[in-house]
Amino acid sequence: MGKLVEGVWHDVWYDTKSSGGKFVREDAGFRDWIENKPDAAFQPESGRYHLYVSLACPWAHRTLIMRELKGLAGHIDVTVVSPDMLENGWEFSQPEPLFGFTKLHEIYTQAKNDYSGRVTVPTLWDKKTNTIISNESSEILRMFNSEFNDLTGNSDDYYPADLRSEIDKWNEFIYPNINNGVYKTGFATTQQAYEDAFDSLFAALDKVEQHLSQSKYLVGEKITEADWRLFTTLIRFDAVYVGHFKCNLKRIADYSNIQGYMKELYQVPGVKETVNFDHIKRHYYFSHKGINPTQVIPKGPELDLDSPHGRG
Ligand SMILES: N[C@@H](CCC(=O)N[C@@H](CS)C(=O)NCC(=O)O)C(=O)O
Repeated sequence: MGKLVEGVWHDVWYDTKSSGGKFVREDAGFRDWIENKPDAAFQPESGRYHLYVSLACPWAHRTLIMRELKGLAGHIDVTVVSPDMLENGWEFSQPEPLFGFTKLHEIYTQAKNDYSGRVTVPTLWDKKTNTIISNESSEILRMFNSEFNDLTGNSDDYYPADLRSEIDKWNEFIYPNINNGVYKTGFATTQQAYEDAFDSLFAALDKVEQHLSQSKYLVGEKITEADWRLFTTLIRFDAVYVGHFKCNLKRIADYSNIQGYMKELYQVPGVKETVNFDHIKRHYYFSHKGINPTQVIPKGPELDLDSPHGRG
C-alpha cells in the first residue's frame, strides 16, 4: 500500500489523522474518455485498450461485469493483479503483457513519469497513445456501456436516457453509504467515525431492502448500471465486510429481498465467472495488516449463491 509522489513510490497507509479518524477516498487522476465520434482522440477500436483489474476490488469488478455484458471480452483484454497489496501496492504475479512490468505503479509512471497520487484498479490503458485513459470505474463503466456498440453490435443500455436521473439518484445514495460506506466503516480509526459510517451503512441497506419489496430492481423493471454498482459490494459483504470491516449488524443473508436480488444478479449469464472469492478474501484479510495483523484468512462463510433466487 502506498502512493506515487512525483513519480517515486512511497509506502504509506491512508492518512486518517488529518480527517478525525475518517477514511476519505482520493479522486481518480486520469479522466479521459473513449468516444465513438470521428474527431475523438480515443476511438472505440478492437484490441486497442487494455484493462488492469483486481478480482478483489469492487470498483474494478464493475468494469469486468460491464465488459462481459456488453460483449467486449474479445475486444478489450485484461490483466489481473495479484490479490496481495502490500508495500509495493498492486503487483502482478507474472510480468504483465504490455511492458513486462511487475508492479502497477510502473504503468502509472509509464503514462506520466512524474505522476503523483494513488495507484488504483481499475486502470484502462491505451496501447496506441501509450497512456492511461481512465482510472475511474464509474466513467469506464459508461464508456463500455455506450461507446463500443457499433463494434460489438450489442446495444443493451444500462444507463438509458429516460432513467438517468433515477439512476444518478441511487448512485449518489449508494456510493457514500454502501460502496464506500463499508470502507469508511472498516478503515475508521476512531470509535465515532466507525459508528457514524456503520449507522449510515445499515440505514442505507434497510432502505434498499424496503425499496426492493416494491420494485424489482433499483430503477423499476430493468437492470441498470445502479444495480451492478451495488452488486459488487453486496457480493463481498458476508464473506469480508461483516468480519474484516466490522459491518456486523446484519448479513446480506438476513435481508430477504436483497439476498434474492443479489443471487439473481449473480446468476445473470457471464456474471458469476467474474466473482472470485479466493481473491476477494485473500486480498482484504492478507493485505490490510493494520486490521488483521495475523493475515489469517477465514475459511467461511458458506454462501448459497446458485440456489433458486425465487424472484420470478
Ligand atoms: N475512484 C476509483 C477508486 C478505485 C479504488 O480505490 N480501488 C482500490 C482497490 S478496491 C485501489 O486500487 N486502492 C489502492 C490505493 O488506494 O492505494 C474507482 O472507482 O475507480
